Amino acid sequence: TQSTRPQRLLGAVQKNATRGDPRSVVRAIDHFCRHKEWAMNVGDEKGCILDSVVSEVNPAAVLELGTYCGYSTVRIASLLPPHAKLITLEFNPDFAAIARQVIAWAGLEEKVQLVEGASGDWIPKMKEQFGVKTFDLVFLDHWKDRYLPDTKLMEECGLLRKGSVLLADNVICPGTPDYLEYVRSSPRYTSQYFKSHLEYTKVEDGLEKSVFLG
Ligand SMILES: CCCNc1ncnc2c1ncn2[C@@H]1O[C@H](/C=C/CNC(=O)c2cc(-c3ccc(F)cc3)cc(O)c2O)[C@@H](O)[C@H]1O
Ligand SMILES: [Mg+2]
Repeated sequence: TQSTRPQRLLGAVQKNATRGDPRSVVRAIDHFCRHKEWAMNVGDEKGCILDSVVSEVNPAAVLELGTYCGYSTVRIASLLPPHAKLITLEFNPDFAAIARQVIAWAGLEEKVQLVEGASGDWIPKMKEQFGVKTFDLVFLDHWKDRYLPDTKLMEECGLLRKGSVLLADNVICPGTPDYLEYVRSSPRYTSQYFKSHLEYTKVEDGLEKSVFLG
């Protein structure tokens, strides 16, 4: 039977990356996506911006919405301080299965909790299920029309505190117009746009960093 693109991406990791070396996993995926098959990872250019925000926030508790193959999961987790935790939500079981293997190849299982399910179902259960108080950093990279409803849900569930940082991928391409309007006009956020390019292309895209003011 035919393999899927995520399966071929995992194969490239297992062939070209060194077990336990997160940077080699990131490099292997970027090489595969640039030279073999495009895939919707945040990529190396926007990935550097992601890295700088993670390092600046130095978060103890991170939430990622939309794991896909685990590329940004590995980038973020590789920069976390000891005892910090990254919870990543993925509702497609096939993608979740691939992501688990990519995260394991990077040797980051201890820092990552991959939860298989939909953000709308799991965000309200974060406190009771995982003992989370609030998130220091949230990386939004799932369905673009879900960024705004899930942000409002995180507010309602008390998962954001004064200073929590939301970092959203694809605010230009494919675009998240309602989310962008919200975080840029709401008095409860200070927002900043980081201009970049759509992963592995010359098309404009960018990340929006929004700090919750409480
Ligand atoms: C119930 C749905 C909302 N809740 C959800 N909860 C948990 N996981 C969810 C999820 N939504 C989607 N997901 C998962 O996130 C991932 C979805 C990501 C969607 N991303 C994009 O569409 C995307 C698309 C592009 C793109 C850009 C240009 C282009 F020509 C083609 C594609 C680039 C990107 O960087 C992207 O992130 C999948 O793994 C999906 O299974
Ligand atoms: Mg994306």
